[in-house]
This record gives sequence, C-alpha cells and structure tokens, in this order.
Amino acid sequence: MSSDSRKIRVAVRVRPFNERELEQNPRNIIKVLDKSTLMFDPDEDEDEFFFHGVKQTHRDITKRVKKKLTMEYDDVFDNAASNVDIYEVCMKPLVQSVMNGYNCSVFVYGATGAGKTHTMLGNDGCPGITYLTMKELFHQIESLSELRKFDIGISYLEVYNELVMNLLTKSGPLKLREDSNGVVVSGLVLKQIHNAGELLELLALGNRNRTQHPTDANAESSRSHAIFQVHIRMVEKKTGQKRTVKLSMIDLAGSERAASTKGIGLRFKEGANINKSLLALGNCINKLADGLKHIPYRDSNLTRILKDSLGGNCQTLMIANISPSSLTYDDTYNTLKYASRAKKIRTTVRQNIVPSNVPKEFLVKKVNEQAEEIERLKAKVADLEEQLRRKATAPSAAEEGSPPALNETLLNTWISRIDSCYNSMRQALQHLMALKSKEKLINMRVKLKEQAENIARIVTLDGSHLDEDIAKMEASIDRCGKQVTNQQADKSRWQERYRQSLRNRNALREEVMQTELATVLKNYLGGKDAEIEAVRSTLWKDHVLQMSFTYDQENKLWHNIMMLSGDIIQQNYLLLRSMDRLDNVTLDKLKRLVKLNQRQRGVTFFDDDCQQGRADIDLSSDSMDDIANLSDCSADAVDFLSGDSTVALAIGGVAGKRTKVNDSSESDPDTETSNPLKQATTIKDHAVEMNVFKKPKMVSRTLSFKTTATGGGGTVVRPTMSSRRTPTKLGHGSKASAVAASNRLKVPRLVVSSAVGAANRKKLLPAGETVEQDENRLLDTSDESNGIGNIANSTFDLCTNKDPETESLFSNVLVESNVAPQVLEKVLRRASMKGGKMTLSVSKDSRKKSPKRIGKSPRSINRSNSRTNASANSVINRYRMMKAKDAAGGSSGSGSSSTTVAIKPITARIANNNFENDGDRNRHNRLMGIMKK
Ligand SMILES: Nc1ncnc2c1ncn2[C@@H]1O[C@H](COP(=O)(O)OP(=O)(O)OP(=O)(O)O)[C@@H](O)[C@H]1O
Repeated sequence: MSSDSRKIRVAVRVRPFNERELEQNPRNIIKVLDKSTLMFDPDEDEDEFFFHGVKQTHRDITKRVKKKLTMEYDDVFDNAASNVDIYEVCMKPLVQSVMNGYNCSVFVYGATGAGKTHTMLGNDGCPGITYLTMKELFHQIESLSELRKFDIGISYLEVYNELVMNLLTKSGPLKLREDSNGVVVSGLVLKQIHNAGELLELLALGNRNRTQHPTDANAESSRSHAIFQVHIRMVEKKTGQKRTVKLSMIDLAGSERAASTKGIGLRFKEGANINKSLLALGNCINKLADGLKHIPYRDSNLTRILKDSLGGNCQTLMIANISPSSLTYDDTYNTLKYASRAKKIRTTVRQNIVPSNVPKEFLVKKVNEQAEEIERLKAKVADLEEQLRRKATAPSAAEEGSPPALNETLLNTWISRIDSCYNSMRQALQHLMALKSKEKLINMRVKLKEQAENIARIVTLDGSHLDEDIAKMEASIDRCGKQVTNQQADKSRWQERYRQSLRNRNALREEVMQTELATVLKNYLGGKDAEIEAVRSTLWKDHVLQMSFTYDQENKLWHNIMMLSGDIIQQNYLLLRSMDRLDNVTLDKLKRLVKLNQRQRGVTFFDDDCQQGRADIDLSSDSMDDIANLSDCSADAVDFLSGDSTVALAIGGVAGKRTKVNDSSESDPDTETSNPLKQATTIKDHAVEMNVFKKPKMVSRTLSFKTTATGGGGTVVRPTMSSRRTPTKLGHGSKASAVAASNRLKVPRLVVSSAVGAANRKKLLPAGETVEQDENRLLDTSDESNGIGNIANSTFDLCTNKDPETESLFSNVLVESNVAPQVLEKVLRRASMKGGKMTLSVSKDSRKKSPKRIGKSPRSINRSNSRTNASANSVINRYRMMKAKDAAGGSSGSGSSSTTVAIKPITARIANNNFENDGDRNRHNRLMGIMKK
C-alpha cells in the first residue's frame, strides 16, 4: 500500500454582490486575474482626474493605500462561477480518488454570508456540490457494480457550541474518541442510501435540524459547523479485496469577527464558540503549514473531527468563500490569508485497502497456482538444460566414442529432478504433519478443558464467581476451537500439495523406469523414499511424545485431584456420620463412589483380566477415556500418519503389544509408505526406542508409626513414611512373592479396647510384671510390627487445631482399628466436645495417665512430598474400606457386639502381618496392586 504526500488543494470562490451590499454601493475588493490568481484590494477603476491639465494619481490623500495583493491558489472562481463549475473542476477528481480507495475531504471556509452553504448545498434550482458529488458517486457505483459490491452509509453531524449532534436522528450530544482509524464519533449509526435522491431527502432533513439563526450579515446564517460524511465499503467481486473510504464534506460556520454579526447574549456565546473552534482550526492550519510535529487538534471538537482532513490520510480540498464587498474587507482578507496558509499543508494519502479482508482462499489459490507454476517451470528448465547438454555433448561423444559422458550428464539431470521432487514432498509432509499434530493436541486439550469445566460446575468455593470461571473456561475452549478452524484451510492446502507431490513422484518414477539409467536411479529413488520415511517417523515420534507429555501432566493433576477429593469426602463422611446428618441420598452416592472405585481397579491394574478388558475397548473412538487410557498409542497419535486415513492401534499387554483394529485408509498413492502394517512396525520400533509403551512402574509405600516412651510415662507416636519402587512383574501365582510383598506393607493400626481394662489385663501378665511394664513391652513390640502399639485405656491428646494433618491421620488410623462404627461415633462426639484440643477417652475406667500425644510426628510427613502423603492416606483408606466391609459382614454373621471390641494377642497379629485372615491379605494385596488375582 503506497502512500503519497500531497498539498491541500485550495480554491477560492468569490460570490456576487448581494442586494444588501449593492444598496450600500461598496467597493469591489477582489479582482480575479485568472483561474488561479486574484488580487485583493486592487486599485479602483475610477474616472481619471486631471488637475491643471495633469493626471492625478491620488485624488484623495486621506484614502487608504490599496494592498493590491496578488494571491495564487489552486483554483479561483469569480462571481460568475456556478456550483457545477466548482464541482467539475474540484470535486470530480475527488470522486475518482474516492473510488480508488482514498479518503477525501472538502471543507468550505469563510465569513458569514460568504456563500459557504450555497456552495455546499445550493438551492432547488442550483444544487450544491454535495448533491452533485453524490450523483457522480452513484453513477460511478452503477458503472462498477458488476465488478464491485458497494455499501454506502451517510452521517450528518453538526458541532454547535462544542457539542457534536446527529442531524439525522434526534439524540443527545455524541462523544468523540480516537482509534487506529482516526477520530470516531461514538454511537453514530450510519444511514444507508441507495441513490442520490435518497441523499437529497436526508440532506433536507439534516438542514431542517441544523442550528440556524439570522444575523446581521446573513438572514439564514448557519451557527454551527455541519459535517456530512459518506462511508463507502467496496468489495472487489473477483478478488475479494476490500476498501473502506470516507468522503467528508464540511460546511463551517462563519469565520467572521463577533462584532460583524452584532450578536449579544446567546448569539454572542455562539459566536464565541464558533470563533474558538475556528481559532483552533487556524492554529492547526498554521502549525501544519509550518511543518510542526505537535498540532493542537484537541483544542476543539471541530479540529478533532477535521484532524484526518487536515493532517491525516486524506486528500483535502478547501474552498474559501469570500464576498467581493469592501464591507467585509477584514473578513475577506483573513479568509484569504488562511487559505494561503492552508496551501502549504501537506497530507499523506494512501489507499485504504484492507489486506486482512482479502479472502484467504483467494490468497491460498494464488500461492498454490504460483507454487505449481514454479514447479512446472523448474522442470521445464531442467528439461531444457538437459536437452542442451545432450546436443552439446552428442557430436563430441560421437567423435571420441565416449558415451559415458552423456550418461553422467543425464544422471545429474535426473538426480536434480528427483531431489527437487522429493524436497517438495518432504516440505508438504512436514507442514501437513505439524498441522495435524497441532490439531490433535488442541482437540485433546479441549476435551480436558471441558472436563475441568464440568468439575468446576460441581465444585466451587464461591458461587458468585462460578459464572465468571465458567465463562473464562468456555472462552478458552472457544479460542482452541477457533485455532482449529483457522488452520483448516492451511491443512487442506498442504494436504493437496502433499498428494500432488506424491503424484509427481509416481510419475517421475515411471519416467525413470523408461530410461537407460533405470537401474541406478531405482536405487537412488529407494534412498529418497527412505529419507521421507525417516522424516515421517521423526515427526510422528515428536507428536507422540507431545501427546504423552500432555496426558502425563493431566494424569498427575487428576491424581492429585482424586486424592484430595477422597480425603475431603472421607472426612466429611465421618463428620456427617458423627453428627447423625448422613442422609440416605449422600450415603447412596458414597456407596456408588466406592463401587465405581472398585470397578476401576479392574482397568487400572495390569493383570490378565485387565488385558482382556483393554482389548474390548473401542479404540477407534477418540473419547476422553480412550485418550486417557491409550494416550501413548491412541488413534489420535497415529491417525495423521496416512493423511485422511484412520489407523487405530491397540495395546495388547504390558510390553506394548499392538494390534491393528481398524484401517479405513483410502488408497494413498504411496502404497509403500501408507501401508499400515509397515507403519505399525515403525510405531513398534519407536515404542521401543522411546519407551512410551512401557508399563509405568508401580510404587508401594511403607508407612509405619513408631511409638516411643517419653519421660513421665507419656508416649509419642511418630509416623514415618518411605517410598520404594516395587517391581510390578511378579511371578504368576507365586505365593512367596505375594507374601514378601505383603510383608513390606505395614498398615498403621491403633489398637483400642474398652473391654479389656488394666485390672483384667494384669491377670494375663507373666508373674512379677506390672501393668506399666506390660504396656511398655507391648508398645515396644508393636513399634516393630504394628507400628503403633496398644494404647488402650488411656486418654490421648490426639491433635490440636494447629495440626489438621494429625487429625486426618488419626481418623484413618482409628477406623482401621477394630472399633465398630458406633464406638467411633461416640469417640468423635466426645472428642469434638473438647473444642480446640481433641481429647479421646476410650475406656470408661480409664486411668489418668500422662497423655500420649500424636501430634509432632506429621512434620516428618511434611518433609516428604505431599503426593507421598496423599498416597499413604489412600492406602489407609483402601484398607479401611475393606475392613469396614468385612466388619459389616462379620458382625451380621457372628452377631457379635459392636460396642465392645476384643483384641487378639498382638503377637498373633504380628505373625499374621496385621491381617485377620488370608482373604484380607489377598484383598489388601490386590488393592495395593502388588499381586495378581
Ligand atoms: N455564488 C453565489 N451565487 C448566488 N448567490 C449566492 C452565492 N453565494 C451565496 N449566495 C447567497 O448569499 C446568501 C448567503 O449565503 P450562504 O448562506 O451560503 O452564506 P454562508 O457563508 O453559508 O453564511 P453562514 O456562515 O452565515 O451560514 C444566500 O442567500 C445565498 O443564496
């Protein structure tokens, strides 16, 4: 888009004397010398005066000396010129500029009654330049209607007392604001017109609304600046190229001095405002003429509106209207001076072609055409070169009898042709795969975002922000959608180019096979094919890695969410239950949750049954679940390998065995490279190379509570935790390994008994041992095995408000003990009654022993990472659920009391590794994922 610096075009129009002036017999102060020159204040044509026979030059010595200023403008029109003349000379070229996409602007300047409105609007018998211009504009539009589509909207504003008003609709004052397109009137609605006739109606309407008051100088004086603007939008039908242009026609209020209108009161205020805006206009004109950088456009609304016309991207015409009468000597002189200054102003004009509006398809088509043309020309050049060489070498070869020289040249030609063909193929493939990969990733992200949105609808801390949050998420999803849509055109373009390159390659191959160099070139072609395959594989690898990474991040996030949710659910469940607020609906939901969790185990763990389950999954679906389960080799990951074809692969086991389950691939001309089996092999190789199909290693964590006696008989229970990678491949049915694995698990247990009191226990003690000794012994033993020890019949400070983690741990530990739910309820009720410091008294006849604190130790957990802690809680919870289930079944079966829990001898439990029976252990091990069913 080129720009052009042009001066403002300035025309001066001299009106005829009006009746009022003629009555006063004034002097003519304007003498039009030619089409571009006039003389201001010329000598009077007076009768020659002789004194004593001598011609006198100065008849009246008191008379002012004439200025006799010769002034030059672009155009000067004398009093005989009509509006049509003005239009033909000044406006017609502007209409042409408008049609070429340039902004144009014309403003009439002059004192009141100088003929500005007459020039602009004219009257019934003599239409003004506005009507004439619009008529020509519509004429041009009609003649170009086959090539372009036009939209025309007009606005008619006035600036009165510094307020901007719409003359076409009744509304309040409008505000001006500036944007990249210049000064814009806020809230201005354009009126559409379809012919010059409609324009006349609107102009009449606008003029009726315009502020006019009679002044001494003009009976119909316009007291405001009127701005008529035509906005034209043109769209080239063939190319889609868009141009938006604006033609502004401004009828300024009179530039006279206030005194000449003899205004008082409101008229004086009008005059002051008119003068203020015209003064600002004068300042701007002066500064622009001097080439200054800072132009005070903001000094008035008028100059703000005229900013574009004076110093912006606009071709501007100024028509200075003057009266020839000596009655307006000063005003005319001022007008002419302004006009002269304005002549020096330069504006920079450029065509308003909107490049972004050129349809993409058009550009894409053009680029494709050019690319094809380049390819064709390249091939032609190569062909011609080859012919030339052949001609050049043929005679000499015949002379010398050395045909190999010919072969070598030919070979080089063929090689350069093959290289060029494969280069374009590689380029297309790279673009295509990058675009497809991007699309797959975006689609995957959209699904993840949708999931997050669903969760946000359920879980929200503050309902008032929900809408805002959802709106943000939806906006983000929309953005992703737009990204995908935007690149569709690109994708199909590269797809077409890729297909074209494949066709070219096949054609070239056939051609090669006809030549005498077929054997050599066949090998060369094979090498090139291998190169393309390597590129394809690398791109595929990058894509899979990216997909894996994204999914892995999401997986981690979900893991954390689930752990936190589980923890919160469990705590709320216990709290509700302790408060007797657990209703059936919530309970049902919890049960469903537990069941869901149990069902998921079958999919999550890598045992034989699960493998079967995996094979049943519909791998062609790209649902979220499938992405989640098969992220490493999902259909998404490999779909793009064969263009539009869909090749879905399934994992067939831990080692990453894959099975082709669906191949709807259309015939790719490149049968060799599009062969899905070959691709599968490639994928497999990559899987091994990248390790992406390898089963993630399971991690088991050992949790133990160390109980140590403190001074004064107190006992501190410190939970410690360690993580260890556990080999997931266990020997099938290997009992020894299962036991070994279960042995590694030390489940925290808090052994509580309200039935076995100190007195009773004393009877069980070996002779000579006190209760205290017995307890210490038990504690010590349990430290080794159970991890917590028997701390029954005691009052414990479980935790304080400051240590919620201990509270959480305690509830888990407590549930794991054999305390029946009813007992637990009582315990929690009691505990909560103590307020900030939770104190648990299990036994009715509890002795006031030093409290055994469970509170300091969680710091050691804090030192571990939070994920480890969450996992530990999860382990405990799983175990708790299992026990709760068993307890429910057991109690109904045996009918044992739920309030009193008898504990087994600790030593027996040590031997049994804390499990009540083998079923428990097996179930536990299954839950922990360390043993096959
Ligand atoms: N070139 C002209 N030929 C014939 N009559 C004219 C010409 N110019 C102006 N007049 C007449 O002079 C009178 C005043 O003209 P006009 O209203 O256009 O002045 P104006 O500059 O717009 O004044 P104001 O600033 O007060 O609105 C009108 O009656 C108009 O018809």
